[in-house]
Amino acid sequence: MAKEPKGAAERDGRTPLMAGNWKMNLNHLEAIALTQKLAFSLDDPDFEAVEVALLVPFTDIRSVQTLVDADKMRFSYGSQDISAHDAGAYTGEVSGVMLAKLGCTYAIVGHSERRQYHGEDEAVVNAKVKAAFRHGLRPILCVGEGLDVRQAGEHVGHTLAQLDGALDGVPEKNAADLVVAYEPVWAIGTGEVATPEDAQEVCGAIRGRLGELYSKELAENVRVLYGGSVKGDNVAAIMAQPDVDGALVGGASLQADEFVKIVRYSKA
Ligand SMILES: O=C[C@H](O)COP(=O)(O)O
Repeated sequence: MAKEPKGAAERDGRTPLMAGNWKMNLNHLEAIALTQKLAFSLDDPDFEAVEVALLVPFTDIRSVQTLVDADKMRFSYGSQDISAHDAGAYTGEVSGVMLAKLGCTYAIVGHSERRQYHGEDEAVVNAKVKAAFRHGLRPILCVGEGLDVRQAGEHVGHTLAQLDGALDGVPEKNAADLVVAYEPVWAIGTGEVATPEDAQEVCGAIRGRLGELYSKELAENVRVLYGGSVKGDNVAAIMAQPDVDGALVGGASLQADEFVKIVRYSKA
């Protein structure tokens, strides 16, 4: 018998995570304005139902930290990248030591834009995952296939190979704090959202592989997100899938009203 789709409350105890990846948008003053607008728009019941994370440019993190601390805002926040190194002669890089000091909970690792524009391969992604864990940060590990791989029908194998590579040598006690984001590259910023069934197929396979790599218990607790053209009007159908625990949201996270709709997906 087919597995019934579950709502947030029945998601095997995994709190849904809606994470806004602002990418290279918003200076620190604009970041303050958007953070305040979101805080004003969201209420305690929203934060009780869903974890809301802001993944902001490095130059915005201190401003977000100051607001969150001063006004006791209920956002988690973090970076969009992390250096594989902890300190030293690595011009332009930002270490996990620095991010932890800024109160970050999360660091995105292996986003397809880093893989594509900065040549990050599996070894680099693996080193960055380990760097995050060394400093108590939770990596949001991005995996997903390009259009050619999807058209060849190899999307599941490709994505699981990325997962295997990123987690090579990562012990279970760390992997328990992982978040995985399945982002088909062909759906990022294109308006071409994967169908809920497409998202479920790969998110379910990711959870299955986590069970093989670690344990069933770990796999049932790790959150697997979908990312790629998520908007207020398509998020509910994606979230109805049993193995999708949230969304990594790009463009729509820059508009307060749209991101609030995404956070409130269960009330649509
Ligand atoms: O990290 C977020 C993803 O790249 C999705 O971006 P998008 O929502 O603009 O398609």
